[in-house]
Amino acid sequence: MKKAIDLKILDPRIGTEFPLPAYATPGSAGLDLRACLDNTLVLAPGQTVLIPTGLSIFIGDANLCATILPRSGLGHKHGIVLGNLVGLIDSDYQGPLMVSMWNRSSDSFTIEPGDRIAQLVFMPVVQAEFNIVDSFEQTERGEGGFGSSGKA
Ligand SMILES: O=c1ccn([C@H]2C[C@H](O)[C@@H](COP(=O)(O)OP(=O)(O)OP(=O)(O)O)O2)c(=O)[nH]1
Ligand SMILES: [Mg+2]
Repeated sequence: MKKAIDLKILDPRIGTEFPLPAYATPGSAGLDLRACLDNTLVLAPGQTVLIPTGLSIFIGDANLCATILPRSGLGHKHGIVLGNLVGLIDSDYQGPLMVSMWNRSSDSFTIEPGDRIAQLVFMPVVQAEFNIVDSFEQTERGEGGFGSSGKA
């Protein structure tokens, strides 16, 4: 599904020096976000830093959100993940998109201005309207969880 989303360029390097977020292939789910830094940043082991992406979006549709997810290569090979594990962008948020970068490895990691640090994925949202009840319709699982079905 395609959907037009308003995007504000906050840092003039976006769209000039650094490409605008774009889907790398026709089947891509994520748009890479870039570090809009003024200088090289060295993330020490264990350190967490909030990095601007140089843009803001306004989704404007309560049935939609965006998530900020780690890039698998950075996470798996270098231990560079998100300080909040997953970023959730509300449909009414209009501020700058920020990425919390966490170096969970035991080595320093260098981020250069313009580096692709995370990815933005749009997703559908269902807002619940709670129906207060005393009991639920019975299911096979019932209240079983947390390994109730065994291991193998
Ligand atoms: O990685 C992130 C996560 C969130 N946000 C922005 C968009 C989101 O809509 C807003 C609030 O995020 P969230 O609700 O997760 O944070 P909170 O700690 O509950 O803050 P608030 O009290 O503002 O809701 O911050 C980002 O820019 N990057
Ligand atoms: Mg919140």
